[in-house]
Amino acid sequence: MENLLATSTDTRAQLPLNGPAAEETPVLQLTNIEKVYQTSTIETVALNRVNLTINRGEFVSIMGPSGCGKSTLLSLMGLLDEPTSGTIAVDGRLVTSFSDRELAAIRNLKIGFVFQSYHLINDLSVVDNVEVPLLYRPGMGGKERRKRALAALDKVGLSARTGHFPSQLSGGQRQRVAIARALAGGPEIILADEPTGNLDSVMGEEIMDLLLGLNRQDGVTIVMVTHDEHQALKTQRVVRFFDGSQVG
Ligand SMILES: Nc1ncnc2c1ncn2[C@@H]1O[C@H](COP(=O)(O)OP(=O)(O)OP(=O)(O)O)[C@@H](O)[C@H]1O
Repeated sequence: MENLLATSTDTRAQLPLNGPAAEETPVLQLTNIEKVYQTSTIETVALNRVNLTINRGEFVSIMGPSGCGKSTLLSLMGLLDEPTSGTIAVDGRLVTSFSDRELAAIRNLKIGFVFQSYHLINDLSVVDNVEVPLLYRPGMGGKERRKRALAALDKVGLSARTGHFPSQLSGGQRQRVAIARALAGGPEIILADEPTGNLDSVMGEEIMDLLLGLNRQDGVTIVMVTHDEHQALKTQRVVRFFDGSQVG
Protein backbone atom coordinates (compact mmCIF):
# COMPACT_ATOMS: atom_id res chain seq x y z
CA MET A 1 0.00 0.00 0.00
CA GLU A 2 2.86 2.36 0.77
CA ASN A 3 4.23 1.92 -2.71
CA LEU A 4 0.88 2.75 -4.19
CA LEU A 5 0.73 5.86 -2.09
CA ALA A 6 4.16 6.90 -3.24
CA THR A 7 3.60 6.42 -6.95
CA SER A 8 -0.02 6.90 -7.73
CA THR A 9 -0.55 10.63 -7.43
CA ASP A 10 -0.77 12.48 -10.68
CA THR A 11 -1.67 16.11 -10.49
CA ARG A 12 -1.47 17.87 -13.79
CA ALA A 13 0.78 20.86 -13.41
CA GLN A 14 -0.85 22.63 -16.32
CA LEU A 15 -4.32 24.05 -16.14
CA PRO A 16 -6.42 24.35 -19.30
CA LEU A 17 -4.85 26.62 -21.88
CA ASN A 18 -7.99 28.19 -23.27
CA GLY A 19 -10.48 28.28 -20.47
CA PRO A 20 -10.99 29.58 -17.01
CA ALA A 21 -8.51 28.21 -14.49
CA ALA A 22 -10.05 26.10 -11.77
CA GLU A 23 -10.85 28.34 -8.85
CA GLU A 24 -10.38 26.99 -5.40
CA THR A 25 -14.09 27.11 -4.72
CA PRO A 26 -15.37 23.77 -3.49
CA VAL A 27 -18.56 22.62 -5.18
CA LEU A 28 -18.55 19.10 -3.76
CA GLN A 29 -16.92 18.14 -0.49
CA LEU A 30 -16.88 14.59 0.78
CA THR A 31 -15.60 14.26 4.32
CA ASN A 32 -14.75 11.00 6.03
CA ILE A 33 -17.14 9.07 3.82
CA GLU A 34 -17.86 5.46 4.51
CA LYS A 35 -20.30 3.42 2.44
CA VAL A 36 -21.24 -0.07 3.54
CA TYR A 37 -23.57 -2.28 1.54
CA GLN A 38 -25.34 -4.82 3.69
CA THR A 39 -27.11 -7.85 2.28
CA SER A 40 -28.55 -10.64 4.43
CA THR A 41 -25.23 -12.51 4.33
CA ILE A 42 -22.48 -10.12 3.27
CA GLU A 43 -21.28 -6.73 4.37
CA THR A 44 -19.22 -4.86 1.79
CA VAL A 45 -17.27 -1.77 2.70
CA ALA A 46 -17.39 0.00 -0.69
CA LEU A 47 -15.80 3.23 0.53
CA ASN A 48 -13.67 3.74 3.57
CA ARG A 49 -12.80 7.14 5.06
CA VAL A 50 -12.81 9.02 1.78
CA ASN A 51 -12.01 12.73 1.83
CA LEU A 52 -12.34 14.45 -1.51
CA THR A 53 -13.03 18.00 -2.59
CA ILE A 54 -13.99 18.96 -6.13
CA ASN A 55 -13.46 22.62 -6.96
CA ARG A 56 -15.45 24.70 -9.40
CA GLY A 57 -14.14 24.34 -12.95
CA GLU A 58 -12.05 21.25 -12.27
CA PHE A 59 -11.91 18.16 -14.47
CA VAL A 60 -11.09 15.25 -12.18
CA SER A 61 -10.63 11.59 -13.13
CA ILE A 62 -11.40 8.77 -10.75
CA MET A 63 -9.41 5.60 -11.38
CA GLY A 64 -8.96 2.23 -9.75
CA PRO A 65 -9.56 -1.49 -10.28
CA SER A 66 -12.99 -3.03 -10.68
CA GLY A 67 -14.96 -3.07 -7.45
CA CYS A 68 -12.87 -0.41 -5.69
CA GLY A 69 -15.86 1.89 -5.19
CA LYS A 70 -15.74 4.33 -8.13
CA SER A 71 -19.40 4.08 -9.13
CA THR A 72 -20.44 4.19 -5.51
CA LEU A 73 -18.48 7.39 -5.13
CA LEU A 74 -20.15 8.91 -8.19
CA SER A 75 -23.65 8.08 -6.96
CA LEU A 76 -22.86 9.71 -3.63
CA MET A 77 -21.55 12.80 -5.45
CA GLY A 78 -24.71 12.87 -7.54
CA LEU A 79 -26.81 12.66 -4.38
CA LEU A 80 -28.39 9.48 -5.70
CA ASP A 81 -27.39 7.59 -2.57
CA GLU A 82 -26.42 8.41 1.01
CA PRO A 83 -23.20 7.53 2.81
CA THR A 84 -23.29 5.18 5.78
CA SER A 85 -21.26 7.78 7.66
CA GLY A 86 -19.44 11.00 6.87
CA THR A 87 -20.75 14.16 5.23
CA ILE A 88 -21.30 15.54 1.76
CA ALA A 89 -21.54 19.28 1.14
CA VAL A 90 -22.69 21.02 -2.03
CA ASP A 91 -21.52 24.62 -2.38
CA GLY A 92 -20.46 24.50 1.25
CA ARG A 93 -23.85 23.38 2.55
CA LEU A 94 -24.33 19.96 4.11
CA VAL A 95 -26.60 17.74 2.04
CA THR A 96 -28.38 16.60 5.20
CA SER A 97 -29.64 20.16 5.66
CA PHE A 98 -31.50 20.14 2.32
CA SER A 99 -35.18 19.29 2.10
CA ASP A 100 -36.26 16.54 -0.31
CA ARG A 101 -37.43 19.22 -2.71
CA GLU A 102 -34.10 21.03 -2.58
CA LEU A 103 -32.25 17.75 -3.13
CA ALA A 104 -34.38 16.94 -6.16
CA ALA A 105 -33.77 20.44 -7.52
CA ILE A 106 -29.99 20.11 -7.10
CA ARG A 107 -29.99 16.75 -8.87
CA ASN A 108 -32.05 18.14 -11.72
CA LEU A 109 -30.59 21.65 -12.08
CA LYS A 110 -27.01 21.43 -10.99
CA ILE A 111 -25.83 17.96 -11.94
CA GLY A 112 -25.81 16.16 -15.26
CA PHE A 113 -25.14 12.43 -15.50
CA VAL A 114 -23.44 10.50 -18.30
CA PHE A 115 -23.20 6.71 -18.18
CA GLN A 116 -21.11 4.11 -19.99
CA SER A 117 -24.17 2.50 -21.59
CA TYR A 118 -25.81 5.82 -22.55
CA HIS A 119 -29.21 5.02 -20.95
CA LEU A 120 -31.15 6.39 -23.91
CA ILE A 121 -34.81 5.51 -24.49
CA ASN A 122 -34.95 3.55 -27.74
CA ASP A 123 -38.55 4.52 -28.57
CA LEU A 124 -37.81 8.23 -28.40
CA SER A 125 -36.09 10.29 -31.06
CA VAL A 126 -32.76 11.92 -30.32
CA VAL A 127 -34.30 15.30 -29.53
CA ASP A 128 -37.02 13.75 -27.36
CA ASN A 129 -34.36 11.84 -25.41
CA VAL A 130 -32.51 15.06 -24.73
CA GLU A 131 -35.71 16.69 -23.51
CA VAL A 132 -36.46 14.00 -20.91
CA PRO A 133 -34.77 15.61 -17.87
CA LEU A 134 -36.38 18.93 -18.78
CA LEU A 135 -39.83 17.39 -18.34
CA TYR A 136 -39.15 17.59 -14.62
CA ARG A 137 -38.50 21.33 -14.71
CA PRO A 138 -41.46 23.08 -13.15
CA GLY A 139 -42.84 25.79 -15.41
CA MET A 140 -40.74 24.94 -18.46
CA GLY A 141 -42.93 24.79 -21.55
CA GLY A 142 -42.55 22.61 -24.63
CA LYS A 143 -41.05 25.36 -26.77
CA GLU A 144 -38.32 26.13 -24.26
CA ARG A 145 -37.57 22.42 -23.85
CA ARG A 146 -37.21 21.98 -27.58
CA LYS A 147 -35.03 25.07 -27.88
CA ARG A 148 -32.68 23.87 -25.16
CA ALA A 149 -32.54 20.33 -26.51
CA LEU A 150 -31.67 21.54 -30.01
CA ALA A 151 -29.01 23.90 -28.65
CA ALA A 152 -27.46 21.04 -26.66
CA LEU A 153 -27.48 18.78 -29.72
CA ASP A 154 -25.84 21.53 -31.72
CA LYS A 155 -23.17 21.80 -29.04
CA VAL A 156 -22.30 18.11 -29.38
CA GLY A 157 -22.36 18.25 -33.19
CA LEU A 158 -25.56 16.31 -33.73
CA SER A 159 -27.85 18.90 -35.29
CA ALA A 160 -28.28 16.68 -38.32
CA ARG A 161 -29.49 13.71 -36.29
CA THR A 162 -32.26 15.17 -34.12
CA GLY A 163 -35.01 13.05 -35.67
CA HIS A 164 -33.05 9.80 -35.63
CA PHE A 165 -33.64 7.07 -33.09
CA PRO A 166 -30.83 5.69 -30.88
CA SER A 167 -30.68 2.44 -32.88
CA GLN A 168 -29.78 4.48 -35.97
CA LEU A 169 -26.69 6.00 -34.33
CA SER A 170 -23.13 4.86 -33.72
CA GLY A 171 -21.93 4.32 -30.17
CA GLY A 172 -20.07 7.63 -30.19
CA GLN A 173 -23.16 9.43 -31.47
CA ARG A 174 -25.29 7.81 -28.77
CA GLN A 175 -22.88 9.01 -26.16
CA ARG A 176 -23.08 12.50 -27.67
CA VAL A 177 -26.85 12.36 -27.28
CA ALA A 178 -26.39 11.34 -23.65
CA ILE A 179 -24.00 14.26 -23.14
CA ALA A 180 -26.48 16.62 -24.82
CA ARG A 181 -29.17 15.31 -22.47
CA ALA A 182 -26.91 16.10 -19.51
CA LEU A 183 -26.12 19.53 -20.96
CA ALA A 184 -29.66 20.58 -21.83
CA GLY A 185 -30.40 21.41 -18.23
CA GLY A 186 -27.38 23.71 -18.03
CA PRO A 187 -25.60 21.78 -15.26
CA GLU A 188 -22.61 23.16 -13.36
CA ILE A 189 -21.31 19.64 -12.79
CA ILE A 190 -21.18 16.60 -15.04
CA LEU A 191 -20.64 13.22 -13.41
CA ALA A 192 -19.55 10.73 -16.04
CA ASP A 193 -19.21 7.01 -15.27
CA GLU A 194 -16.85 5.48 -17.85
CA PRO A 195 -18.24 7.63 -20.68
CA THR A 196 -15.87 6.10 -23.23
CA GLY A 197 -15.96 2.56 -21.84
CA ASN A 198 -18.09 1.16 -24.67
CA LEU A 199 -16.36 3.04 -27.47
CA ASP A 200 -13.40 2.28 -29.70
CA SER A 201 -10.36 4.47 -29.26
CA VAL A 202 -11.25 6.93 -32.04
CA MET A 203 -14.76 7.54 -30.77
CA GLY A 204 -13.44 7.57 -27.22
CA GLU A 205 -11.05 10.38 -28.16
CA GLU A 206 -13.93 12.32 -29.73
CA ILE A 207 -16.01 12.07 -26.58
CA MET A 208 -13.00 12.99 -24.47
CA ASP A 209 -12.36 16.07 -26.64
CA LEU A 210 -16.00 17.05 -26.23
CA LEU A 211 -15.80 16.77 -22.44
CA LEU A 212 -12.51 18.68 -22.38
CA GLY A 213 -14.12 21.45 -24.44
CA LEU A 214 -17.10 21.67 -22.09
CA ASN A 215 -14.72 21.99 -19.19
CA ARG A 216 -12.28 24.44 -20.75
CA GLN A 217 -14.59 26.63 -22.78
CA ASP A 218 -17.81 26.43 -20.79
CA GLY A 219 -16.36 25.98 -17.31
CA VAL A 220 -18.38 22.85 -16.55
CA THR A 221 -16.95 20.96 -13.58
CA ILE A 222 -16.47 17.31 -14.54
CA VAL A 223 -15.82 14.21 -12.49
CA MET A 224 -15.15 11.20 -14.70
CA VAL A 225 -14.66 7.59 -13.75
CA THR A 226 -12.36 5.90 -16.24
CA HIS A 227 -10.21 2.83 -16.69
CA ASP A 228 -8.24 4.60 -19.41
CA GLU A 229 -4.98 6.02 -18.11
CA HIS A 230 -4.34 7.92 -21.34
CA GLN A 231 -7.63 9.79 -21.04
CA ALA A 232 -7.27 10.33 -17.30
CA LEU A 233 -3.95 12.05 -17.86
CA LYS A 234 -5.67 14.64 -20.04
CA THR A 235 -7.66 15.84 -17.04
CA GLN A 236 -6.36 18.16 -14.37
CA ARG A 237 -6.29 15.70 -11.52
CA VAL A 238 -6.36 11.95 -11.15
CA VAL A 239 -7.73 10.52 -7.92
CA ARG A 240 -6.97 6.84 -7.44
CA PHE A 241 -8.82 4.30 -5.37
CA PHE A 242 -7.94 0.84 -4.18
CA ASP A 243 -10.31 -1.34 -2.20
CA GLY A 244 -12.59 1.53 -1.17
CA SER A 245 -9.80 3.84 -0.08
CA GLN A 246 -8.19 6.77 -1.77
CA VAL A 247 -4.57 6.04 -2.58
CA GLY A 248 -3.62 9.09 -4.54
N1 LIG B 1 -26.10 -2.28 -4.32
C1 LIG B 1 -25.08 -2.98 -3.86
N2 LIG B 1 -25.25 -3.95 -2.93
C2 LIG B 1 -24.21 -4.65 -2.43
N3 LIG B 1 -22.92 -4.45 -2.79
C3 LIG B 1 -22.68 -3.49 -3.71
C4 LIG B 1 -23.73 -2.71 -4.30
N4 LIG B 1 -23.19 -1.84 -5.17
C5 LIG B 1 -21.86 -2.06 -5.16
N5 LIG B 1 -21.55 -3.05 -4.28
C6 LIG B 1 -20.21 -3.54 -3.95
O1 LIG B 1 -19.44 -2.42 -3.57
C7 LIG B 1 -18.11 -2.49 -4.10
C8 LIG B 1 -17.83 -1.27 -4.94
O2 LIG B 1 -18.66 -1.31 -6.11
P1 LIG B 1 -18.58 -0.18 -7.24
O3 LIG B 1 -19.63 -0.52 -8.25
O4 LIG B 1 -18.64 1.15 -6.61
O5 LIG B 1 -17.13 -0.44 -7.83
P2 LIG B 1 -16.43 0.15 -9.15
O6 LIG B 1 -15.08 0.59 -8.75
O7 LIG B 1 -17.33 1.15 -9.79
O8 LIG B 1 -16.33 -1.15 -10.07
P3 LIG B 1 -16.30 -1.28 -11.70
O9 LIG B 1 -15.04 -0.62 -12.17
O10 LIG B 1 -16.30 -2.78 -11.90
O11 LIG B 1 -17.55 -0.63 -12.22
C9 LIG B 1 -18.05 -3.81 -4.87
O12 LIG B 1 -17.47 -4.79 -4.04
C10 LIG B 1 -19.50 -4.14 -5.15
O13 LIG B 1 -19.71 -5.53 -5.23
